[in-house]
Amino acid sequence: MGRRGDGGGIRVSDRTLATLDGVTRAYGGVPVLDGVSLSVGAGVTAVVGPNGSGKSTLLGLLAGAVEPTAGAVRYAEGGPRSRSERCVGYLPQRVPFRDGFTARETLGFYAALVGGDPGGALADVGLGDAAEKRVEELSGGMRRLLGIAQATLGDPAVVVLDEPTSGLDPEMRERAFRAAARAGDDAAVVVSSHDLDLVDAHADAVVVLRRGRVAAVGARDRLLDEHGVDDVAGLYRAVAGRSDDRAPAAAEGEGGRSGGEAGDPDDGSVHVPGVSDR
Ligand SMILES: Nc1ncnc2c1ncn2[C@@H]1O[C@H](COP(=O)(O)OP(=O)(O)OP(=O)(O)O)[C@@H](O)[C@H]1O
Repeated sequence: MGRRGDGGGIRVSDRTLATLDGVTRAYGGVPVLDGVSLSVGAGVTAVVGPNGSGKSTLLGLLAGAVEPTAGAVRYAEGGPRSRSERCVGYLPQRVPFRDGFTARETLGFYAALVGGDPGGALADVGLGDAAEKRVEELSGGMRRLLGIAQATLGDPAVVVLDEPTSGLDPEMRERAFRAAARAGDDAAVVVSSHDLDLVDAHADAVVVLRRGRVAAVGARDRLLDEHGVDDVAGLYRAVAGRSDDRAPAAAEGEGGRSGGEAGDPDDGSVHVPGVSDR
């Protein structure tokens, strides 16, 4: 894992399944994601960062739900609109499941569109016993797990889960991340989360966003080594938790790169851009 891609992009796995190439997304002319280039491969890639740093925007772009203002999103085997097979599964922050249908019927509806086995998908997230419950009878946590089952149905190459653990108790959180990790056996699973302990336990790669830019990206273990920290919480504090507004790259000028980077790009390492302000 962890090799610098062509043209300055960043690869966090050898099997690249989706790439953001110089992606900017602006609202009202103000960029909320600014010139982001990275690629994701099989395994779990966690996207972390403060509130408003652009995590949901990044995930929406990867899922094809948000259009880039500039740059491009690419998939290994065509985009979600360019082939009949499902390329991307997506759990948005709010899932509008329709009341009146059971969990199995709900997934059956999605399976008719994208294929897959509703019973198997429910079992994978630990909802096998709740298959005949109507969605309005499910707890918030169970609905979230149903959302994960929906996103992984049809074996998409890229699974995008926006805060799958939000509102869940500790056991459900663990279950949600375990389901994500299982899906990551052969798909690129991209998960945004504020649960740094679970990210630490389950993520193969980490993207730290700060103010719409990538503050750090790469294989988890490598990033911890490079920053001399023990866990993802330490990494977060090191690159996203700065209280001052003068970050290294800003001091060097826009687009500048700071110290604390990965080693020589030619040795297969991941380049870790410096933190930059907007
Ligand atoms: N549709 C929109 N219109 C205008 N501004 C938006 C829109 N979507 C997001 N933003 C702004 O973009 C910025 C990034 O939002 P985003 O939801 O991507 O952040 P986030 O890191 O996921 O935040 P959180 O951790 O709170 O969920 C925020 O300032 C937000 O207000």
